[in-house]
Amino acid sequence: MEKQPETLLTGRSSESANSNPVIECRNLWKIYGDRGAEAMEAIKKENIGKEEVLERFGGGVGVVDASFSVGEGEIFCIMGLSGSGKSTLVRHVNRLIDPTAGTVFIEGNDITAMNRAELRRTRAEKIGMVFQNMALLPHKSVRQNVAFSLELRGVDRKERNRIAERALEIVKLEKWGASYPDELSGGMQQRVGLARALAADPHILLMDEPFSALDPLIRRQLQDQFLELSVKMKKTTLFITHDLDEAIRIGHRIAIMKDGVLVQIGTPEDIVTKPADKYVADFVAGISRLHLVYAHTVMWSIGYFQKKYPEADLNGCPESSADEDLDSLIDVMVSTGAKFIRIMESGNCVGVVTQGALLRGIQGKEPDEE
Ligand SMILES: Nc1ncnc2c1ncn2[C@@H]1O[C@H](COP(=O)(O)OP(=O)(O)OP(=O)(O)O)[C@@H](O)[C@H]1O
Repeated sequence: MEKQPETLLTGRSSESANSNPVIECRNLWKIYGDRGAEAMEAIKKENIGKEEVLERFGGGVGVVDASFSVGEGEIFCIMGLSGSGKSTLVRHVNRLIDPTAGTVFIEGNDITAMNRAELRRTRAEKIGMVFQNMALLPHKSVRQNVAFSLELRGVDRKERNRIAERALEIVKLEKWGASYPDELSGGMQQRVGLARALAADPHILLMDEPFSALDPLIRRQLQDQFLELSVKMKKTTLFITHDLDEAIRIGHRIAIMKDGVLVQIGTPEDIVTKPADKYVADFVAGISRLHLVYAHTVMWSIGYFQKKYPEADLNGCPESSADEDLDSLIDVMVSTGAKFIRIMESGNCVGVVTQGALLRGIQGKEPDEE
């Protein structure tokens, strides 16, 4: 396991390049306060830490050298505890704040270099936002709330009502268009907020803790509904949450943030099976692996299996594919009573999941420890 970052410069975070990213942040830094640029210089020259930045320059460090990219249709979660810098990071993506250093590209265009008109157009046409407590306009109906951004853009009434109705259908609130926000529950209001963002048909959704204020059951329902519509609509989504379960449920990839640093970026399976440091390992310790870890992670290669068990006869053993999760592999073993499952790829056996490897996979241990 890697050592925890000790200084701001050793805390760099990065990932392998994503071809044609829709959102890309490169070496982004945010140091709050009037002397951010000076503090930046000192960090680069002297490699000073957070406390010294605050002491000498009076500014808090919000984001430290963050680099990541989000591909088309991807749901990218940024997960971290309160104060880790999630909101600061996401606010750079639509340039609600300017970075102290670094760049943000939206579909290849540098948003930090745009003039006001370009920025306004990019925000209106490309980016939709959903926050924790969506402030709906209380004196407008649900339909008028959803159509509001279109009204501001001068879309005529008939057309904007048609688009608003469609957006309400997507979030399953088509019967509530004529109601007023205070007649709706908190979960429904959040769905109106989502419909409002979708009405402008943005390529990108920025979602900052959209479901955090809701009861667990409603929250789960909204997560499922969001996943369903995300598959249909293929929006590129940056999703901020402080809840690891939510990140795992929603995210194609997750970035774990701590003290302004992206300490690990990976798929939910990567994060759970290969935590980058003790901080991430402690975070994921209680997470069930049953639906997160797949046969390719726990299986033995066929060569290793044959060396270890030269006498074993695999004929008649059940078959699975490498992307079956542990839960399905348990079902296969229990229903067939087999000791081994052959993992097949294009008609060939590429590996074997043994009972021991399966149990160790559930425990989070390496398969070849047997
Ligand atoms: N406007 C500001 N001026 C000075 N420091 C700020 C400002 N906004 C945030 N910070 C500091 O930046 C750091 C990151 O805060 P940020 O709000 O981005 O974290 P967060 O992970 O979104 O937290 P939360 O989940 O509580 O919203 C914190 O130390 C915070 O105090």
